[in-house]
Amino acid sequence: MNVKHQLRMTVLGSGSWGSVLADVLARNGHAITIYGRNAQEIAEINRDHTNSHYIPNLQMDESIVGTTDLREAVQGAAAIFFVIPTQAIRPVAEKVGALLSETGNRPFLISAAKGLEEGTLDRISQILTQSIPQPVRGDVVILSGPSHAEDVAKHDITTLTAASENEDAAAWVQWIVMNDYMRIYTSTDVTGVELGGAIKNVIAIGAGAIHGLGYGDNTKAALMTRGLAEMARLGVQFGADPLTFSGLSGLGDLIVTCTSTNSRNWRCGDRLGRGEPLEHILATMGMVVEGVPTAQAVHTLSAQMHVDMPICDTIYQVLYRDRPLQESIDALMQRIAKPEIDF
Ligand SMILES: NC(=O)c1ccc[n+]([C@@H]2O[C@H](COP(=O)([O-])OP(=O)(O)OC[C@H]3O[C@@H](n4cnc5c(N)ncnc54)[C@H](O)[C@@H]3O)[C@@H](O)[C@H]2O)c1
Ligand SMILES: O=P(O)(O)OC[C@H](O)CO
Repeated sequence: MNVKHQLRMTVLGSGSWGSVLADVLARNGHAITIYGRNAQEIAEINRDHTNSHYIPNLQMDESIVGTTDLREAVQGAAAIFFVIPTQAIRPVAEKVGALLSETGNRPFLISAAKGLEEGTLDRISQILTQSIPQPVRGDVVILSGPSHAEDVAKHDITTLTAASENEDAAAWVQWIVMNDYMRIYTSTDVTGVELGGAIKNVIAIGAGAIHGLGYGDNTKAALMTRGLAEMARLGVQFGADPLTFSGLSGLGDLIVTCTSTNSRNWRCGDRLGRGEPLEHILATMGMVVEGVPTAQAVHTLSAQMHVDMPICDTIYQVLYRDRPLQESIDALMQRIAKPEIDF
C-alpha cells in the first residue's frame, strides 16, 4: 500500500468502475466518499464493503463511506470523480454545480467516464465546464486508458492517462492515483484522450459482432487497425494530436476493449452477432454500454465534419437503422480501393 497525505475526495457513481476507483484511492491513503443513487447498494458498501451486483470480485477498503446524499458527497471534497454513464453526467454535474455554489469548496473535476453526449455531441470535459460555474470549480482532468474494473479489483498492473489543459492538474491526478499496481501518465491533449476513450467503445461493439458472426483474428485485427485510423481522422479535425491515438487512451483501450469478454461493449456486439435484438441485450446487460449512444453521436459528428468513418457508420446503421450485420460487412468490403494512410 502506498500511504500518502490524506485528502478527502468523492467518487460519483457506485457502479463497477466507480467502486474500483474509490478502492484504489482509499488504499492510497485518501478519505473517500462514494455517492450512489441506489440505497441498497450503498448500504451494502457500508455494511459488507462489497458491491455484489456490479463488481463481485472486489473487496472494498473499509474506510470508504457510501452515501446517497449528493450534498454530503460534495461538501469539502478536494476532488470529485465523475464515474457515471456519459448521458447522466450533465444533470448530475448541474446539481453538483449548484451545491458547490453553497458549500464553497473548489474541487478538481475528474472524469473517468468515456463517451459523447447524444444531441449536443459534447465531450465530458465540455459538459463539466458548461454545467459547473467557473468560480466554484478547479481544473478538469480526464482519466482514461485500458482498465477493466474486474482486473483493477485484482490489482492487475494497469496504466492510465490523466489529461488536462493544466499540466499541474494532470500531474496532481497522477500523484493521487499512482501506486504499485496503477501507473499514470500525463497528457495535455484532452480532446484526443476523450475522443479515443469514447470511440473505442463503438469499435468494440464491432469487434464483438464479428466474433459473434464467426470471423477470426485477421478480421479482428483489421477492424481494430482501421477503427484506430477512423478515431485519429476525426480527432485531428478537432485539433487532437494524432500520436495520442497510439497511446493508452486510444490504441491501449482499443486493445483491451476489443479483445476481452469483460467488455460490456464487446459483449453487446457479440450478442448482436449471434442474432439477439439490441433492446433485449441492453435490457439484460445490467450495466452501461457506452458505445451505443456514442455511435449515434459519432455518426452525426463525422457527418458534420465531413470525416469518412465507414466502420463507425456501419455500426451506427446496425444499431439504429436495423441494417443486417452481414449485409453491412459485405458493403464495407465492397467500398472503393484506397491507400492505407489517407489523412
Ligand atoms: N467498468 C469498467 O471497467 C470501466 C473502466 C473505465 C471506464 N469506465 C467508464 O466509467 C463509466 C461508468 O461505467 P461503469 O462501468 O462504472 O458503469 P456501471 O454500469 O457499472 O455503473 C454505472 C453506475 O452509475 C449509476 N448511475 C447511472 N445514472 C446515474 C445518475 N443519473 N445519477 C447517479 N448515478 C447514476 C448507476 O446506478 C451505477 O451505479 C462509463 O463511462 C464507462 O465507460 C468503465
Ligand atoms: O466494459 P466496457 O466495454 O465499457 O469497457 C470498460 C473500459 O472502458 C475499458 O478500459
